[in-house]
Amino acid sequence: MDRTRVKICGITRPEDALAAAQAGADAIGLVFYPASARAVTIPQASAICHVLPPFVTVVGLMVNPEAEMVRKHLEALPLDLLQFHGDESAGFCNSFGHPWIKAVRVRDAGVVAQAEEAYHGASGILADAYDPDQYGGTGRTFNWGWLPERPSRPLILAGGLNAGNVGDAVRRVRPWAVDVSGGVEDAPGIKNAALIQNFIREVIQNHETD
Ligand SMILES: O=C(O)c1ccccc1N[C@@H]1O[C@H](COP(=O)(O)O)[C@@H](O)[C@H]1O
Repeated sequence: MDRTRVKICGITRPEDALAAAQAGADAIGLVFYPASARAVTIPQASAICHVLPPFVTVVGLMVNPEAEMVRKHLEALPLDLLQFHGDESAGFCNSFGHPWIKAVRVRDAGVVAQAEEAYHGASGILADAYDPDQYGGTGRTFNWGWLPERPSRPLILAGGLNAGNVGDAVRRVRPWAVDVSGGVEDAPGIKNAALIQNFIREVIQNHETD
């Protein structure tokens, strides 16, 4: 059955990872970007991965990391997928021999199509809001009309999603997946189980009404 996948990003606590899994999330995201309020260390990430039931994808989010940092995290943790959320080149993203997605900040109608061309090895393109001062986690939406109607590879929609707008997003954009961080939180890095459940329920209901 066709459905919209859900990633809950910026998990910092084992109990939040469990809440996401129990609510039906397909993936969780761990932020390895020291400047983020949601950043986790390798020991914290390890504790989160330890409680996670099988068949939930673990995504490691990095912003302009050194190659050595990427290797260190891949060696230490069971990361299924890397999410490059900065200005990384395609060559850099491909150099680890590990599946990855590329996040782009959408400021006009050409951005996602250009990324599809430029980032050939990516498993998918994540479209996030543009902010000149922040790489992500802005809590802001963007003009979904700037997204291609028929993306050439899986499109992950992010940026300011929450239970109140994700249904509309699913109906209008029909993305492969949606990604949320701030919209299911009480405070940065502190998830709210009820908000996660509401978010996933909205995704399912609105996909089904298509
Ligand atoms: O969450 C962060 O702090 C963060 C920092 C740097 C890059 C990306 C970050 N988060 C990702 O941004 C998108 C949108 O987040 P939000 O739902 O608008 O809060 C999502 O992929 C976050 O994981």
